Amino acid sequence: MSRFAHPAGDRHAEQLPDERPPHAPADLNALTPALWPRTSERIDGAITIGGVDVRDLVAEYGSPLLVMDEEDFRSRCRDYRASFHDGDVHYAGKAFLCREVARWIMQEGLGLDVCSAGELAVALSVGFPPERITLHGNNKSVAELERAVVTGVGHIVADSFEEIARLGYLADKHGVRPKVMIRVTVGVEAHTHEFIATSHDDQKFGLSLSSGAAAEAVRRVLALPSLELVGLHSHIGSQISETAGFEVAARRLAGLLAQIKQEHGVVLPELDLGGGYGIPYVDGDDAPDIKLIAESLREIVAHVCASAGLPLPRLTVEPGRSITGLAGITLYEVGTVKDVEGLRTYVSVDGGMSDNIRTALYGAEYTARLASRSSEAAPMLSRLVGKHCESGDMVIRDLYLPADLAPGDLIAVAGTGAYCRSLANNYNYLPKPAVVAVSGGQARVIVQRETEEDLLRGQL
Ligand SMILES: Cc1ncc(COP(=O)(O)O)c(C=O)c1O
Ligand SMILES: N[C@@H](CCCC[NH3+])C(=O)O
Repeated sequence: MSRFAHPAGDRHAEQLPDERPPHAPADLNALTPALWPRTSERIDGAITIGGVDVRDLVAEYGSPLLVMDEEDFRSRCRDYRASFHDGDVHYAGKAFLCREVARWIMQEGLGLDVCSAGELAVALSVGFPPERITLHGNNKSVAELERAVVTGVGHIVADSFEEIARLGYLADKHGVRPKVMIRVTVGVEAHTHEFIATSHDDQKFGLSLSSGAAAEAVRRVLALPSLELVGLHSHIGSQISETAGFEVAARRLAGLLAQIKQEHGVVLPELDLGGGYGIPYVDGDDAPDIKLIAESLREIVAHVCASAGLPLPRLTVEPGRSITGLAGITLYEVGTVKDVEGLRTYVSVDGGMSDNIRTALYGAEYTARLASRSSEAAPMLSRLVGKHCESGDMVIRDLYLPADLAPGDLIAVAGTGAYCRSLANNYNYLPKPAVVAVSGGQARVIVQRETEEDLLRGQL
């Protein structure tokens, strides 16, 4: 069962009488390997990551702090490349992108998905090869499309009829022939939170397969000689743990390839199957096995294409969360520990919904541990909350922490490498935390902590 099976809002409601908080873990110090960065361990009580003690990290760089395990990130890139050895892997930059991450992606031989001029600018600023970049978005501005066309971005995924016309015009204007894909809404009801499901008909992304809009988009692109239609794209949603949705999407997309051959006599060489592969956030979460997914998607597409007399198209996937999510942890310092008698203990930390809005937005769940020391104290039912002026400002709604927790202790929250920094905001004028990369016992800042000066910039 997905952690996001509940419609928006359910988890914001008062706890129902039959909804019990989770059981206390047997060991409050344990770091379940599937949930923590690959290099993390406890040494002399404190958590280390990339060979660096979290206490040293906070002493040097302050708190809150997003710590990225470079080896974890790079090894997941390599896992993907090995599983999709005959296809392409494009990292979805929206999950977390900065210049250094763009360099890691480039060095590991992956492509990159961007969905705005800003994301494109980050990639280009470090010399990312434009031909390995794909531009997405349901409402790309004409300026964004023009920049992509002029820069020679490898693929542009068309999301509407207007965009096809704009692309045709821009390609003529600049005398180039960009490679275009059509974003197809294949009609899969992905089992995830409704805010991050993207392939049922009733939403803003893509062109519907069932209504015939996708087939019409194909006709329109083929009618424009300045555009090169190379394939179809589908992305069914995010944080999906069951593999069936990906398989249905692949089958339907391959089916459309077959229809295109029948109607136009055209064989499109590429299929982009999107991202969305879930990761475990708490004990008991399922996560799809990437190697098995790669095999099953290849098999399904090969089968449909063979029956239609088509060669196997080149497959692309676009994972974001499943590359960067588990590589990151957030360190917070405990400020207050408030016992609300008979209910729970509120543990307030020095960040919150400005550096991680996912709990407030989706009812997301996370795992956290006392990080600066180990403790044998009894488990204490807690709510890990931020410092913002909202009751919904929770980092973790229900968790157990050791009863001897005190101000000044450091808490590590696992699985914050995706969609935390990229969704960060300055609510209550909190500066966004620094991002530090750790590897081989060394740490370095890859994104500086914002300052008050940054917060005041641009104001009269
Ligand atoms: C088009 C597209 N590709 C890839 C992704 C990456 O998704 P995830 O981070 O869940 O792998 C997204 C985000 O959901 C997306 O919209
Ligand atoms: N922001 C979402 C994922 C959105 C995926 C982008 N299409 C999350 O935190 O889970």
